[in-house]
Amino acid sequence: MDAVVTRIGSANTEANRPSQKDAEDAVRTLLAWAGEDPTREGLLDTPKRVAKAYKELFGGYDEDPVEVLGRTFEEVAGYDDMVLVADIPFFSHCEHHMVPIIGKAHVAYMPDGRVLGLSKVARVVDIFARRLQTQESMTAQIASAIDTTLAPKGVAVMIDAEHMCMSMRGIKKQGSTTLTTTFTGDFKTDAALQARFMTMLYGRK
Ligand SMILES: Nc1nc2c(ncn2[C@@H]2O[C@H](COP(=O)(O)OP(=O)(O)OP(=O)(O)O)[C@@H](O)[C@H]2O)c(=O)[nH]1
Ligand SMILES: [Zn+2]
Repeated sequence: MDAVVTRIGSANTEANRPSQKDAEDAVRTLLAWAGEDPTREGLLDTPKRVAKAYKELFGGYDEDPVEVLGRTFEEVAGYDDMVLVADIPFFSHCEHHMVPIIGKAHVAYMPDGRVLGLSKVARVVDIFARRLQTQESMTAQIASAIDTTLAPKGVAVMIDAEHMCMSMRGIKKQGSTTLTTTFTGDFKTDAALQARFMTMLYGRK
């Protein structure tokens, strides 16, 4: 699979990453810069907690979507129609401001013999969400990862998300959401299939 897709944004290998202490010092610097006293009791363990939280929130750099999508199934009694996993909630962070992007991903594919474990679709969303992102990149990366590893007849990904950098700061427009889509294969060339994806998505409740 294309290395750009799996490792995008992950320039730092384990070997040349700053240490835990470097990360904690950086948090102390930011606290002081914001006007806090990093030595007061309530903040003493904060750098350690922030580093631990970052490990979790940005854990996607250490995970490989190809590995997750590697296990596929063929025994589905001849099922060959669309599989749509809708409303996969995610938290990501925008690469411009490092504040949250909160949203839902909808992922569909047309099988070509093999299908994915349903949880794996959600796992792949999380892997890409737990990296610094633009919504456009994340949408394209999810589609590309499934397209390349499963080789289905087509993939459709839609992300509907609110960017906290637009809600909490800057233009301060709460509630505005951004929709992005990526279509590959049959979803790209077959307008009726693309329309069916939309109908299934929006007509289900
Ligand atoms: N296309 C795209 N833009 C994003 C995404 N997340 C954040 N942005 C935008 O990135 C832009 C960065 O613009 P800059 O002018 O460099 O930064 P800024 O001064 O903080 O901009 P404002 O948010 O307008 O205050 C802003 O317009 C953000 O809304 C994303 O996922 N996709
Ligand atoms: Zn932002």
